[in-house]
Order: sequence, then structure tokens, then C-alpha cells
Amino acid sequence: MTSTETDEQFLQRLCEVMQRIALQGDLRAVGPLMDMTGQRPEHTLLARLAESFAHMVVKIEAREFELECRIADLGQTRQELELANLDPLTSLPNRMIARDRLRQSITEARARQGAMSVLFLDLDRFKQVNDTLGHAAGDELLCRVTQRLQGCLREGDTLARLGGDEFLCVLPTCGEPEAAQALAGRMIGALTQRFPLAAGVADIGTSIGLAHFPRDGQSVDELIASADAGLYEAKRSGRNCWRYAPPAAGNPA
Ligand SMILES: Nc1nc2c(ncn2[C@@H]2O[C@H](COP(=O)(O)OP(=O)(O)OP(=O)(O)O)[C@@H](O)[C@H]2O)c(=O)[nH]1
Repeated sequence: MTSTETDEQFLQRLCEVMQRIALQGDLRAVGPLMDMTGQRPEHTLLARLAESFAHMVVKIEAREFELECRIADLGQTRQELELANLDPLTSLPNRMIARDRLRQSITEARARQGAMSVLFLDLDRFKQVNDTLGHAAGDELLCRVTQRLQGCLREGDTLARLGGDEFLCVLPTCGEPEAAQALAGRMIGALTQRFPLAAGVADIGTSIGLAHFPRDGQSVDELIASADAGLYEAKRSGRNCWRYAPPAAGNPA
């Protein structure tokens, strides 16, 4: 600075240096600030203040970058966990992911004071396919069933294979019982159509238990138990239909 520099000019110069530091995010740009000290006492004070501020900004930026990296790492870990929890036969999420999605869906529904639905499916006469056409045909059938069920779902719904011939459907945005019932009907229709397999034709069906949050349960376990009781009721009613848990099990439906 020259002795004729006005306060306004000094501040203008200070701002330019600060902008350079902010743009570069690098404390090496603080150099020119140091050169600005040693002039009029208030200018020196201002320059020191700006220098401290610059250190703070750069530290915050470094911390932000570190946090962004950690968030990206966590996202990758979650993805890897999900991949490790896919059913190897159908590539569907397994029980653990199904429970996780159901938990998320309950939390979201609770936050918006809305509702969501769960369908619990168990194929009818699946064992017969294994027994007559062989285990490989049973495996092929499970994959074909998966495709047909996925064709009935909307984006955001989760279809999971719990094991054997059991599937769970989490429907986060399906709050109306009538909509879930219609979907259950479409799934039954889709699986009632014969399956041409490599080893022969398979003729199966599916029984489905329904449950809705918050009406039939408040937690993951309560909703699954209610849908499971509905499934038992569907099997008891002759199969290839959907049902709710009977009122005796603490359910009004
Ligand atoms: N092919 C094949 N079969 C499996 C697999 N996992 C379980 N199973 C068989 O699936 C069958 C499921 O049994 P159930 O549900 O009692 O058979 P189901 O004929 O559908 O009986 P209902 O539900 O009463 O109609 C058993 O025979 C299991 O051995 C699998 O990954 N592949």
C-alpha cells in the first residue's frame, strides 16, 4: 500500500485478497494479506482479522470435504451391504433388507401421518412342482414368479424373498386398503396363469396376507405378524385368495 491509499482503497484490496482465498480454498493465498500488515494501525488490525477469518474458512472447507468423503463411503458400504443381502436365486432383497425397507416405510408414513401396506405371499402347491418336475424346475419357477410379481408393482415398492416360496411386498405409498386388495388380486391373477418351464408346465397359485400401518400394527414385527396371520387365514380358506388376520388375533379387519 502507498501512503496515499484511502481506507476505501485498502478495503477494496482486502476484499480482493479474501475473494482469492475463498475461490482457491488455499491458505497459500493468505500471503498477500500478510503483506498488508504494518500500514496504518487500523489497517493492520483489519488485515489480521481477515487472516484469522481466512484460516477459519479454509478449515471449514477442509472439514466439509472430509464429511462429504465419509458420506460417500457410507453410501458405498450401504450398497455393498445390500448386494450381500440379495437372494442368490432371484436377486431379490432378502428378509433383512425387507425388514429395513418396512422400518423406513413405517417411519415415513408416521412422519406424514399417512398409511402404508404389507403383503405376505406364500405360493400354493409349489412343493408339487419340485416333486414332479424336479428341484431345478422349482428354481426356474421361483425366478419366473419373481418377474410376474415385479410386473405388478410400482416404483418404490419392494418385493423381497423371505425364503422358500415366501415373499414379502412393502408398499410405502399404498395407504388405501382397497388399492392393496386390488394389487393382491392382480398378483393372484398373474400367478394363476400357467408357467411353461424347461421341464414342463407348472400350475400353481398364491395365498396372500394383508396388513396396513397404522391400522393393523405399529412396528415391523406387528405388521409382519398381522400379514402372516392373514396368510394363514387365506390358506385355511382354500388358498389362491387374500385375507386379513381374523379379529380374534386383535385385528378389526
Ligand atoms: N426348488 C426350490 N425349492 C425350494 C427352495 N426353497 C424351498 N423349497 C421348497 O419349497 C417347498 C415349500 O413348501 P410348502 O410351502 O409347504 O409347499 P407348498 O406345496 O407350496 O404348500 P402350500 O403352501 O401348503 O400350498 C418345500 O418343498 C421346500 O423344499 C428353493 O430355493 N428352490
